[in-house]
Amino acid sequence: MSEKTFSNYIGGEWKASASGEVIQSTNPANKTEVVGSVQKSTRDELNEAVGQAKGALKAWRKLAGAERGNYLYQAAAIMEENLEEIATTMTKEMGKSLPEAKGETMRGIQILKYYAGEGMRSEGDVIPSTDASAFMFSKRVPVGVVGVITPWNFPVAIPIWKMAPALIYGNTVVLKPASEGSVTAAKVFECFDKAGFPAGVVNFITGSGSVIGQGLAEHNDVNAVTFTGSNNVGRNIGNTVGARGGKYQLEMGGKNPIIIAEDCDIEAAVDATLSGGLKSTGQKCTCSSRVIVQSAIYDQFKERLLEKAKDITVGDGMDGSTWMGPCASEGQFNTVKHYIAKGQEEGAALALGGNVLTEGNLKDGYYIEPTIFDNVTTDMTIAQEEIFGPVLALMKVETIEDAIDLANDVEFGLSASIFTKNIDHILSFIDDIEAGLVRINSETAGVELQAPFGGMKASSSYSREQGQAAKEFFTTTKTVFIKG
Ligand SMILES: NC(=O)C1=CN([C@@H]2O[C@H](COP(=O)(O)OP(=O)(O)OC[C@H]3O[C@@H](n4cnc5c(N)ncnc54)[C@H](O)[C@@H]3O)[C@@H](O)[C@H]2O)C=CC1
Ligand SMILES: O=C(O)CCC(=O)C(=O)O
Repeated sequence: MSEKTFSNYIGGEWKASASGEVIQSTNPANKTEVVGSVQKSTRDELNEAVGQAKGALKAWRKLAGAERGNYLYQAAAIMEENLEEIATTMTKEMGKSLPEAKGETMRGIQILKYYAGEGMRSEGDVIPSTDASAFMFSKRVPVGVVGVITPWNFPVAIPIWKMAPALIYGNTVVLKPASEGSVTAAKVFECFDKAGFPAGVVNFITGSGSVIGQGLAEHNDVNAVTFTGSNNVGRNIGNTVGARGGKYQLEMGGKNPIIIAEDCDIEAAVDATLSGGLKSTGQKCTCSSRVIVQSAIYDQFKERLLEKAKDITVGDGMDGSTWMGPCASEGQFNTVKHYIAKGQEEGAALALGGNVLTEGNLKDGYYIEPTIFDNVTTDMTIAQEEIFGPVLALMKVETIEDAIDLANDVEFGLSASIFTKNIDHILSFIDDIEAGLVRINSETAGVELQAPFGGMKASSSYSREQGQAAKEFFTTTKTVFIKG
Protein backbone atom coordinates (compact mmCIF):
# COMPACT_ATOMS: atom_id res chain seq x y z
CA MET A 1 0.00 0.00 0.00
CA SER A 2 1.43 3.38 -0.93
CA GLU A 3 1.52 5.81 1.94
CA LYS A 4 -0.71 8.76 1.11
CA THR A 5 -1.89 12.04 2.60
CA PHE A 6 -5.66 12.36 2.69
CA SER A 7 -7.48 15.68 2.53
CA ASN A 8 -10.71 16.74 4.16
CA TYR A 9 -13.86 16.20 2.12
CA ILE A 10 -15.90 19.38 2.33
CA GLY A 11 -18.71 20.50 0.05
CA GLY A 12 -17.99 17.65 -2.38
CA GLU A 13 -14.29 18.49 -2.76
CA TRP A 14 -11.07 17.11 -1.30
CA LYS A 15 -9.30 20.01 0.40
CA ALA A 16 -6.04 20.18 2.34
CA SER A 17 -6.02 22.16 5.57
CA ALA A 18 -4.63 25.68 5.57
CA SER A 19 -2.71 24.67 8.72
CA GLY A 20 -0.21 22.91 6.48
CA GLU A 21 0.06 20.27 9.22
CA VAL A 22 -0.81 16.60 8.99
CA ILE A 23 -1.32 13.79 11.50
CA GLN A 24 0.53 10.59 10.68
CA SER A 25 -1.17 7.28 11.25
CA THR A 26 1.23 4.44 11.98
CA ASN A 27 0.85 0.68 12.00
CA PRO A 28 0.59 -0.66 15.58
CA ALA A 29 2.06 -3.96 14.35
CA ASN A 30 5.09 -2.10 13.00
CA LYS A 31 5.63 1.31 14.61
CA THR A 32 7.90 2.61 11.88
CA GLU A 33 5.40 2.01 9.06
CA VAL A 34 3.32 5.07 8.21
CA VAL A 35 -0.07 3.95 6.89
CA GLY A 36 -1.06 7.41 5.75
CA SER A 37 -1.56 10.97 6.93
CA VAL A 38 -4.61 13.15 7.44
CA GLN A 39 -5.15 16.87 7.87
CA LYS A 40 -4.74 18.65 11.17
CA SER A 41 -7.68 20.93 10.47
CA THR A 42 -8.61 24.30 11.92
CA ARG A 43 -11.84 25.69 13.37
CA ASP A 44 -12.30 27.75 10.20
CA GLU A 45 -12.34 24.56 8.16
CA LEU A 46 -14.81 23.02 10.56
CA ASN A 47 -17.01 26.11 10.13
CA GLU A 48 -16.78 25.65 6.38
CA ALA A 49 -17.81 21.98 6.63
CA VAL A 50 -20.76 22.82 8.87
CA GLY A 51 -21.73 25.66 6.49
CA GLN A 52 -21.69 23.27 3.55
CA ALA A 53 -23.81 20.73 5.45
CA LYS A 54 -26.28 23.45 6.38
CA GLY A 55 -26.43 24.72 2.80
CA ALA A 56 -27.13 21.23 1.41
CA LEU A 57 -29.82 20.39 3.93
CA LYS A 58 -32.95 21.74 2.25
CA ALA A 59 -32.47 20.11 -1.16
CA TRP A 60 -31.43 16.81 0.47
CA ARG A 61 -34.39 16.57 2.81
CA LYS A 62 -36.74 17.40 -0.06
CA LEU A 63 -35.61 14.41 -2.12
CA ALA A 64 -37.86 11.36 -1.96
CA GLY A 65 -36.61 8.82 0.58
CA ALA A 66 -36.08 6.31 -2.24
CA GLU A 67 -33.78 8.78 -4.02
CA ARG A 68 -31.72 9.27 -0.89
CA GLY A 69 -31.68 5.48 -0.57
CA ASN A 70 -30.19 5.16 -4.07
CA TYR A 71 -27.10 7.12 -2.97
CA LEU A 72 -26.69 4.73 -0.03
CA TYR A 73 -27.05 1.68 -2.31
CA GLN A 74 -24.47 3.22 -4.63
CA ALA A 75 -22.04 3.83 -1.74
CA ALA A 76 -22.55 0.21 -0.60
CA ALA A 77 -21.79 -1.14 -4.09
CA ILE A 78 -18.60 0.94 -4.38
CA MET A 79 -17.49 -0.13 -0.92
CA GLU A 80 -18.04 -3.75 -1.91
CA GLU A 81 -15.70 -3.27 -4.88
CA ASN A 82 -13.09 -1.80 -2.51
CA LEU A 83 -13.63 -4.16 0.42
CA GLU A 84 -10.17 -5.71 0.30
CA GLU A 85 -8.40 -2.34 0.25
CA ILE A 86 -10.52 -0.85 3.04
CA ALA A 87 -10.06 -3.91 5.25
CA THR A 88 -6.30 -4.03 4.64
CA THR A 89 -6.02 -0.35 5.54
CA MET A 90 -8.00 -1.01 8.73
CA THR A 91 -5.74 -3.89 9.79
CA LYS A 92 -2.64 -1.82 9.10
CA GLU A 93 -4.00 1.26 10.82
CA MET A 94 -5.49 -0.12 14.03
CA GLY A 95 -4.30 -3.71 14.19
CA LYS A 96 -7.38 -5.95 14.15
CA SER A 97 -6.92 -9.17 12.22
CA LEU A 98 -7.71 -9.10 8.50
CA PRO A 99 -10.71 -11.48 8.74
CA GLU A 100 -12.19 -9.24 11.45
CA ALA A 101 -11.50 -6.14 9.34
CA LYS A 102 -13.18 -7.74 6.32
CA GLY A 103 -16.15 -8.73 8.47
CA GLU A 104 -16.46 -5.18 9.75
CA THR A 105 -16.25 -3.68 6.25
CA MET A 106 -18.97 -6.08 5.10
CA ARG A 107 -21.04 -5.05 8.08
CA GLY A 108 -20.67 -1.39 7.01
CA ILE A 109 -21.92 -2.32 3.54
CA GLN A 110 -24.92 -4.18 4.99
CA ILE A 111 -25.78 -1.23 7.23
CA LEU A 112 -25.81 1.06 4.17
CA LYS A 113 -28.17 -1.34 2.38
CA TYR A 114 -30.43 -1.70 5.42
CA TYR A 115 -30.90 2.05 5.72
CA ALA A 116 -31.15 2.51 1.95
CA GLY A 117 -34.32 0.38 2.12
CA GLU A 118 -35.57 2.54 4.96
CA GLY A 119 -36.15 5.33 2.42
CA MET A 120 -39.19 3.37 1.19
CA ARG A 121 -40.71 2.72 4.62
CA SER A 122 -43.31 4.54 6.68
CA GLU A 123 -42.38 7.95 8.04
CA GLY A 124 -45.35 8.40 10.34
CA ASP A 125 -48.72 7.22 11.62
CA VAL A 126 -52.31 8.13 10.98
CA ILE A 127 -53.87 8.99 14.34
CA PRO A 128 -57.67 9.22 14.77
CA SER A 129 -58.77 12.72 15.75
CA THR A 130 -61.65 13.37 18.12
CA ASP A 131 -62.91 15.70 15.37
CA ALA A 132 -64.58 13.42 12.83
CA SER A 133 -64.04 15.90 10.01
CA ALA A 134 -60.30 16.22 10.60
CA PHE A 135 -57.35 14.18 9.41
CA MET A 136 -54.44 13.83 11.83
CA PHE A 137 -51.07 12.21 11.27
CA SER A 138 -47.51 12.28 12.52
CA LYS A 139 -44.57 12.78 10.20
CA ARG A 140 -40.90 12.17 10.94
CA VAL A 141 -38.65 15.00 9.76
CA PRO A 142 -34.85 15.35 9.90
CA VAL A 143 -33.13 17.05 12.82
CA GLY A 144 -30.76 19.01 10.55
CA VAL A 145 -26.97 19.04 10.49
CA VAL A 146 -25.54 16.06 12.40
CA GLY A 147 -22.03 16.03 13.86
CA VAL A 148 -20.60 12.49 13.99
CA ILE A 149 -17.66 11.88 16.35
CA THR A 150 -16.27 8.35 16.23
CA PRO A 151 -13.58 6.18 17.85
CA TRP A 152 -10.85 4.07 16.26
CA ASN A 153 -11.97 0.59 17.32
CA PHE A 154 -14.58 0.16 14.56
CA PRO A 155 -13.34 2.73 12.02
CA VAL A 156 -15.81 1.62 9.31
CA ALA A 157 -18.87 0.22 11.10
CA ILE A 158 -19.37 2.98 13.69
CA PRO A 159 -19.15 5.97 11.30
CA ILE A 160 -21.52 4.15 8.93
CA TRP A 161 -24.05 3.07 11.56
CA LYS A 162 -24.29 6.75 12.54
CA MET A 163 -24.13 8.36 9.07
CA ALA A 164 -26.41 5.97 7.15
CA PRO A 165 -29.54 6.54 9.30
CA ALA A 166 -28.75 10.27 9.57
CA LEU A 167 -28.66 10.51 5.78
CA ILE A 168 -31.68 8.38 4.93
CA TYR A 169 -33.89 10.40 7.28
CA GLY A 170 -32.84 13.59 5.45
CA ASN A 171 -30.04 15.01 7.61
CA THR A 172 -26.65 16.12 6.34
CA VAL A 173 -23.48 15.08 8.18
CA VAL A 174 -20.01 16.18 9.23
CA LEU A 175 -17.83 13.24 10.32
CA LYS A 176 -14.84 13.68 12.60
CA PRO A 177 -13.18 10.28 13.02
CA ALA A 178 -10.56 9.37 15.65
CA SER A 179 -7.06 10.08 14.34
CA GLU A 180 -6.05 6.42 14.84
CA GLY A 181 -8.78 5.38 12.37
CA SER A 182 -8.82 8.38 10.04
CA VAL A 183 -7.05 6.85 7.06
CA THR A 184 -9.55 3.98 7.04
CA ALA A 185 -12.43 6.45 7.33
CA ALA A 186 -10.94 8.45 4.43
CA LYS A 187 -11.10 5.27 2.32
CA VAL A 188 -14.82 5.03 3.11
CA PHE A 189 -15.22 8.65 2.09
CA GLU A 190 -13.52 7.95 -1.23
CA CYS A 191 -16.41 5.54 -1.83
CA PHE A 192 -18.94 8.16 -0.73
CA ASP A 193 -17.32 10.62 -3.13
CA LYS A 194 -17.66 8.16 -6.01
CA ALA A 195 -21.28 7.50 -5.03
CA GLY A 196 -21.95 11.12 -6.08
CA PHE A 197 -23.83 12.48 -3.06
CA PRO A 198 -24.85 16.11 -3.73
CA ALA A 199 -22.15 18.53 -2.54
CA GLY A 200 -22.29 19.25 1.19
CA VAL A 201 -24.46 16.27 2.15
CA VAL A 202 -21.51 14.24 3.50
CA ASN A 203 -18.43 15.98 4.91
CA PHE A 204 -15.26 14.55 6.42
CA ILE A 205 -12.86 16.53 8.58
CA THR A 206 -9.90 15.29 10.58
CA GLY A 207 -7.96 16.84 13.42
CA SER A 208 -7.65 16.86 17.15
CA GLY A 209 -10.57 16.01 19.40
CA SER A 210 -10.22 19.20 21.40
CA VAL A 211 -10.41 21.41 18.28
CA ILE A 212 -12.64 19.63 15.75
CA GLY A 213 -14.63 17.35 18.09
CA GLN A 214 -15.18 20.09 20.65
CA GLY A 215 -15.91 22.52 17.78
CA LEU A 216 -18.71 20.27 16.52
CA ALA A 217 -20.15 20.06 20.05
CA GLU A 218 -20.11 23.85 20.41
CA HIS A 219 -21.28 24.82 16.92
CA ASN A 220 -24.75 26.38 16.95
CA ASP A 221 -25.48 25.18 13.41
CA VAL A 222 -24.90 21.55 14.38
CA ASN A 223 -28.35 20.42 15.46
CA ALA A 224 -27.35 17.02 16.80
CA VAL A 225 -24.15 15.23 17.78
CA THR A 226 -23.75 11.46 17.88
CA PHE A 227 -20.65 10.18 19.70
CA THR A 228 -18.95 6.88 20.55
CA GLY A 229 -15.84 6.83 22.70
CA SER A 230 -14.65 7.32 26.25
CA ASN A 231 -16.83 8.41 29.16
CA ASN A 232 -15.02 11.63 30.02
CA VAL A 233 -15.12 12.94 26.48
CA GLY A 234 -18.70 11.75 25.99
CA ARG A 235 -19.98 13.45 29.12
CA ASN A 236 -18.29 16.69 28.15
CA ILE A 237 -19.85 16.54 24.67
CA GLY A 238 -23.28 15.87 26.19
CA ASN A 239 -22.95 18.84 28.53
CA THR A 240 -21.73 21.15 25.77
CA VAL A 241 -24.38 20.19 23.20
CA GLY A 242 -27.15 20.08 25.82
CA ALA A 243 -26.26 23.54 27.16
CA ARG A 244 -26.90 25.11 23.76
CA GLY A 245 -30.13 23.17 23.23
CA GLY A 246 -28.79 20.62 20.74
CA LYS A 247 -29.63 16.94 20.62
CA TYR A 248 -26.98 14.41 21.57
CA GLN A 249 -26.44 10.68 21.70
CA LEU A 250 -23.53 9.11 23.58
CA GLU A 251 -22.26 5.53 23.43
CA MET A 252 -19.45 5.06 25.91
CA GLY A 253 -17.67 2.42 27.91
CA GLY A 254 -18.51 -1.01 29.21
CA LYS A 255 -17.28 -3.36 31.94
CA ASN A 256 -19.19 -6.31 30.64
CA PRO A 257 -19.72 -9.45 32.74
CA ILE A 258 -20.07 -13.01 31.54
CA ILE A 259 -21.62 -15.30 34.16
CA ILE A 260 -20.64 -18.98 34.07
CA ALA A 261 -23.25 -21.08 35.88
CA GLU A 262 -22.39 -24.52 37.25
CA ASP A 263 -24.85 -26.26 34.86
CA CYS A 264 -23.48 -24.69 31.66
CA ASP A 265 -21.73 -26.24 28.67
CA ILE A 266 -18.18 -25.46 29.81
CA GLU A 267 -16.55 -25.79 26.37
CA ALA A 268 -19.00 -23.30 24.84
CA ALA A 269 -18.58 -20.94 27.79
CA VAL A 270 -14.77 -21.04 27.50
CA ASP A 271 -14.90 -20.31 23.76
CA ALA A 272 -17.31 -17.41 24.27
CA THR A 273 -15.17 -15.97 27.07
CA LEU A 274 -12.07 -15.98 24.89
CA SER A 275 -13.83 -14.70 21.80
CA GLY A 276 -15.87 -12.05 23.65
CA GLY A 277 -12.94 -10.99 25.80
CA LEU A 278 -9.93 -11.10 23.54
CA LYS A 279 -11.01 -10.74 19.90
CA SER A 280 -10.02 -7.33 18.56
CA THR A 281 -7.45 -7.42 21.40
CA GLY A 282 -10.22 -6.63 23.88
CA GLN A 283 -10.87 -3.27 22.22
CA LYS A 284 -14.66 -3.38 21.91
CA CYS A 285 -17.02 -1.58 24.22
CA THR A 286 -18.97 -4.86 24.29
CA CYS A 287 -15.96 -7.01 25.27
CA SER A 288 -16.27 -9.34 28.25
CA SER A 289 -13.88 -8.24 30.96
CA ARG A 290 -15.31 -9.78 34.16
CA VAL A 291 -15.77 -13.55 34.14
CA ILE A 292 -18.03 -14.45 37.07
CA VAL A 293 -17.90 -18.18 37.76
CA GLN A 294 -19.87 -20.34 40.19
CA SER A 295 -17.54 -21.92 42.75
CA ALA A 296 -18.59 -25.53 41.97
CA ILE A 297 -16.96 -25.34 38.51
CA TYR A 298 -14.49 -22.50 39.08
CA ASP A 299 -11.33 -24.64 38.97
CA GLN A 300 -12.52 -26.79 36.08
CA PHE A 301 -13.54 -23.72 34.04
CA LYS A 302 -10.30 -21.88 34.84
CA GLU A 303 -8.15 -24.83 33.85
CA ARG A 304 -9.86 -25.16 30.47
CA LEU A 305 -9.79 -21.39 29.90
CA LEU A 306 -6.06 -21.21 30.56
CA GLU A 307 -5.39 -24.24 28.39
CA LYS A 308 -7.19 -22.69 25.41
CA ALA A 309 -5.87 -19.15 26.03
CA LYS A 310 -2.31 -20.49 25.86
CA ASP A 311 -2.98 -21.54 22.24
CA ILE A 312 -3.91 -18.02 21.12
CA THR A 313 -1.56 -16.81 18.40
CA VAL A 314 -0.57 -13.17 18.72
CA GLY A 315 0.91 -11.29 15.80
CA ASP A 316 0.44 -8.91 12.89
CA GLY A 317 -3.22 -8.91 11.84
CA MET A 318 -2.08 -9.27 8.21
CA ASP A 319 -0.61 -12.68 8.99
CA GLY A 320 -3.15 -15.43 8.33
CA SER A 321 -2.17 -17.37 11.45
CA THR A 322 -2.83 -14.44 13.82
CA TRP A 323 -5.80 -14.74 16.16
CA MET A 324 -5.08 -11.58 18.18
CA GLY A 325 -3.32 -8.45 16.93
CA PRO A 326 -1.52 -5.65 18.77
CA CYS A 327 -3.06 -2.88 20.88
CA ALA A 328 -4.20 -0.15 18.51
CA SER A 329 -1.78 2.56 19.59
CA GLU A 330 1.03 3.42 21.97
CA GLY A 331 -1.48 5.18 24.25
CA GLN A 332 -3.68 2.09 24.41
CA PHE A 333 -0.62 -0.15 24.98
CA ASN A 334 0.45 2.03 27.94
CA THR A 335 -3.08 2.03 29.37
CA VAL A 336 -3.24 -1.77 29.28
CA LYS A 337 0.20 -2.10 30.92
CA HIS A 338 -0.92 0.34 33.61
CA TYR A 339 -4.00 -1.77 34.41
CA ILE A 340 -2.00 -5.01 34.50
CA ALA A 341 0.40 -3.44 37.02
CA LYS A 342 -2.54 -2.06 39.01
CA GLY A 343 -4.16 -5.51 39.18
CA GLN A 344 -0.96 -7.00 40.61
CA GLU A 345 -0.50 -4.12 43.07
CA GLU A 346 -4.03 -4.56 44.36
CA GLY A 347 -3.59 -8.30 44.97
CA ALA A 348 -5.11 -10.03 41.95
CA ALA A 349 -3.20 -13.17 40.97
CA LEU A 350 -1.83 -13.36 37.43
CA ALA A 351 -2.94 -16.74 36.09
CA LEU A 352 -1.73 -16.09 32.53
CA GLY A 353 0.23 -13.53 30.56
CA GLY A 354 0.68 -9.98 31.75
CA ASN A 355 3.81 -9.36 29.68
CA VAL A 356 4.73 -7.33 26.65
CA LEU A 357 5.68 -9.56 23.70
CA THR A 358 9.01 -8.77 22.08
CA GLU A 359 10.10 -11.92 20.31
CA GLY A 360 11.14 -11.49 16.65
CA ASN A 361 8.96 -9.03 14.74
CA LEU A 362 6.70 -8.58 17.76
CA LYS A 363 9.22 -6.11 19.18
CA ASP A 364 8.19 -3.67 16.42
CA GLY A 365 4.57 -3.50 17.60
CA TYR A 366 2.38 -2.89 20.64
CA TYR A 367 1.85 -6.49 21.66
CA ILE A 368 0.64 -7.73 25.02
CA GLU A 369 0.02 -11.36 25.97
CA PRO A 370 -3.54 -12.54 26.53
CA THR A 371 -3.81 -11.87 30.26
CA ILE A 372 -6.01 -13.60 32.83
CA PHE A 373 -6.27 -12.52 36.45
CA ASP A 374 -7.51 -14.89 39.15
CA ASN A 375 -9.08 -14.05 42.55
CA VAL A 376 -10.32 -10.65 41.44
CA THR A 377 -12.61 -8.83 43.86
CA THR A 378 -15.11 -6.15 42.96
CA ASP A 379 -13.27 -3.36 44.80
CA MET A 380 -10.21 -3.73 42.53
CA THR A 381 -9.60 -1.17 39.80
CA ILE A 382 -9.43 -3.91 37.14
CA ALA A 383 -12.95 -4.99 38.15
CA GLN A 384 -14.35 -1.47 37.86
CA GLU A 385 -12.65 0.49 35.06
CA GLU A 386 -12.78 -0.16 31.33
CA ILE A 387 -9.34 -1.49 30.27
CA PHE A 388 -9.90 -1.87 26.51
CA GLY A 389 -7.23 -4.53 26.21
CA PRO A 390 -6.65 -8.31 26.28
CA VAL A 391 -7.27 -8.68 30.01
CA LEU A 392 -9.82 -10.93 31.73
CA ALA A 393 -10.68 -10.89 35.45
CA LEU A 394 -11.95 -14.15 36.98
CA MET A 395 -14.30 -13.72 39.95
CA LYS A 396 -15.80 -16.50 42.10
CA VAL A 397 -19.40 -16.60 43.42
CA GLU A 398 -21.61 -19.14 45.16
CA THR A 399 -25.06 -18.49 43.68
CA ILE A 400 -26.54 -16.99 40.52
CA GLU A 401 -28.15 -14.31 42.65
CA ASP A 402 -24.68 -13.35 43.93
CA ALA A 403 -23.39 -13.45 40.35
CA ILE A 404 -26.04 -11.01 39.12
CA ASP A 405 -25.43 -8.67 42.09
CA LEU A 406 -21.72 -8.72 41.34
CA ALA A 407 -22.33 -8.21 37.62
CA ASN A 408 -24.37 -5.09 38.45
CA ASP A 409 -21.76 -3.70 40.84
CA VAL A 410 -20.14 -1.32 38.31
CA GLU A 411 -21.04 2.08 36.91
CA PHE A 412 -21.48 0.66 33.38
CA GLY A 413 -24.32 -1.34 31.85
CA LEU A 414 -23.68 -2.05 28.19
CA SER A 415 -23.67 -5.81 27.57
CA ALA A 416 -23.95 -8.87 29.83
CA SER A 417 -24.03 -12.59 29.21
CA ILE A 418 -24.87 -15.78 31.09
CA PHE A 419 -24.02 -19.39 30.26
CA THR A 420 -26.60 -21.72 31.78
CA LYS A 421 -29.24 -24.28 30.82
CA ASN A 422 -31.48 -23.39 33.74
CA ILE A 423 -34.60 -21.46 32.68
CA ASP A 424 -35.03 -19.88 36.15
CA HIS A 425 -31.50 -18.49 35.98
CA ILE A 426 -32.15 -17.22 32.47
CA LEU A 427 -35.36 -15.48 33.50
CA SER A 428 -33.88 -13.84 36.59
CA PHE A 429 -30.86 -12.73 34.55
CA ILE A 430 -33.08 -11.11 31.90
CA ASP A 431 -35.08 -9.37 34.64
CA ASP A 432 -32.33 -8.27 37.02
CA ILE A 433 -29.26 -7.56 34.93
CA GLU A 434 -28.54 -3.87 34.37
CA ALA A 435 -27.46 -3.93 30.73
CA GLY A 436 -28.78 -2.76 27.38
CA LEU A 437 -27.64 -5.95 25.64
CA VAL A 438 -28.66 -9.16 27.42
CA ARG A 439 -27.11 -12.32 25.96
CA ILE A 440 -27.88 -15.91 26.88
CA ASN A 441 -25.37 -18.65 26.01
CA SER A 442 -23.58 -16.23 23.73
CA GLU A 443 -20.59 -13.92 24.09
CA THR A 444 -21.08 -10.29 25.21
CA ALA A 445 -19.74 -8.83 21.95
CA GLY A 446 -21.30 -8.92 18.51
CA VAL A 447 -24.31 -6.79 17.70
CA GLU A 448 -26.81 -7.12 14.89
CA LEU A 449 -27.35 -4.06 12.74
CA GLN A 450 -31.14 -4.39 12.66
CA ALA A 451 -31.54 -4.41 16.47
CA PRO A 452 -31.34 -1.54 18.99
CA PHE A 453 -27.85 -1.03 20.41
CA GLY A 454 -26.94 0.89 23.57
CA GLY A 455 -26.41 0.63 27.27
CA MET A 456 -27.81 1.45 30.67
CA LYS A 457 -26.18 3.50 33.46
CA ALA A 458 -22.93 5.27 32.48
CA SER A 459 -22.62 3.35 29.20
CA SER A 460 -24.90 5.60 27.20
CA SER A 461 -27.13 8.62 27.21
CA TYR A 462 -30.21 6.35 27.30
CA SER A 463 -30.69 6.60 23.56
CA ARG A 464 -30.32 3.64 21.25
CA GLU A 465 -28.55 3.33 17.92
CA GLN A 466 -29.05 1.05 14.89
CA GLY A 467 -32.09 -0.78 13.56
CA GLN A 468 -35.34 1.12 13.82
CA ALA A 469 -34.16 2.71 17.07
CA ALA A 470 -31.97 5.10 15.06
CA LYS A 471 -35.10 6.87 13.85
CA GLU A 472 -35.68 8.32 17.33
CA PHE A 473 -32.40 10.18 17.34
CA PHE A 474 -32.11 11.25 13.72
CA THR A 475 -35.65 12.57 13.32
CA THR A 476 -38.10 14.74 15.14
CA THR A 477 -41.87 14.44 14.84
CA LYS A 478 -44.44 16.83 13.41
CA THR A 479 -48.05 16.18 14.38
CA VAL A 480 -50.22 17.40 11.52
CA PHE A 481 -53.90 18.24 11.93
CA ILE A 482 -55.90 18.96 8.78
CA LYS A 483 -59.44 20.30 8.97
CA GLY A 484 -61.35 20.33 5.73
N1 LIG B 1 -17.11 2.81 23.68
C1 LIG B 1 -16.22 2.62 22.75
O1 LIG B 1 -16.49 2.02 21.74
C2 LIG B 1 -14.88 3.21 22.91
C3 LIG B 1 -14.35 3.43 24.16
N2 LIG B 1 -13.12 3.95 24.26
C4 LIG B 1 -12.55 4.13 25.61
O2 LIG B 1 -11.88 5.35 25.64
C5 LIG B 1 -10.52 5.19 26.00
C6 LIG B 1 -9.69 6.23 25.30
O3 LIG B 1 -9.78 6.11 23.89
P1 LIG B 1 -9.74 7.41 22.99
O4 LIG B 1 -9.50 7.11 21.60
O5 LIG B 1 -8.78 8.34 23.62
O6 LIG B 1 -11.26 7.88 23.10
P2 LIG B 1 -11.81 9.34 23.03
O7 LIG B 1 -13.11 9.39 23.72
O8 LIG B 1 -10.76 10.30 23.42
O9 LIG B 1 -12.03 9.58 21.45
C7 LIG B 1 -13.23 9.31 20.76
C8 LIG B 1 -13.51 10.42 19.75
O10 LIG B 1 -13.71 11.66 20.43
C9 LIG B 1 -12.83 12.66 19.94
N3 LIG B 1 -12.48 13.59 21.01
C10 LIG B 1 -11.43 13.54 21.85
N4 LIG B 1 -11.45 14.59 22.70
C11 LIG B 1 -12.54 15.32 22.39
C12 LIG B 1 -13.14 16.49 22.92
N5 LIG B 1 -12.57 17.16 23.94
N6 LIG B 1 -14.28 16.95 22.37
C13 LIG B 1 -14.86 16.28 21.36
N7 LIG B 1 -14.36 15.18 20.81
C14 LIG B 1 -13.21 14.68 21.31
C15 LIG B 1 -11.65 11.86 19.42
O11 LIG B 1 -10.88 12.62 18.50
C16 LIG B 1 -12.34 10.68 18.79
O12 LIG B 1 -12.85 11.04 17.52
C17 LIG B 1 -10.22 3.75 25.64
O13 LIG B 1 -9.19 3.25 26.40
C18 LIG B 1 -11.53 3.08 25.95
O14 LIG B 1 -11.60 2.78 27.32
C19 LIG B 1 -12.39 4.29 23.16
C20 LIG B 1 -12.86 4.08 21.91
C21 LIG B 1 -14.14 3.48 21.69
O1 LIG C 1 -19.68 -5.78 19.59
C1 LIG C 1 -19.79 -5.16 18.56
O2 LIG C 1 -19.87 -5.70 17.46
C2 LIG C 1 -19.85 -3.64 18.57
C3 LIG C 1 -18.95 -3.07 19.60
C4 LIG C 1 -18.99 -1.59 19.64
O3 LIG C 1 -19.94 -1.00 19.27
C5 LIG C 1 -17.87 -0.83 20.14
O4 LIG C 1 -16.90 -1.39 20.62
O5 LIG C 1 -17.92 0.41 20.05
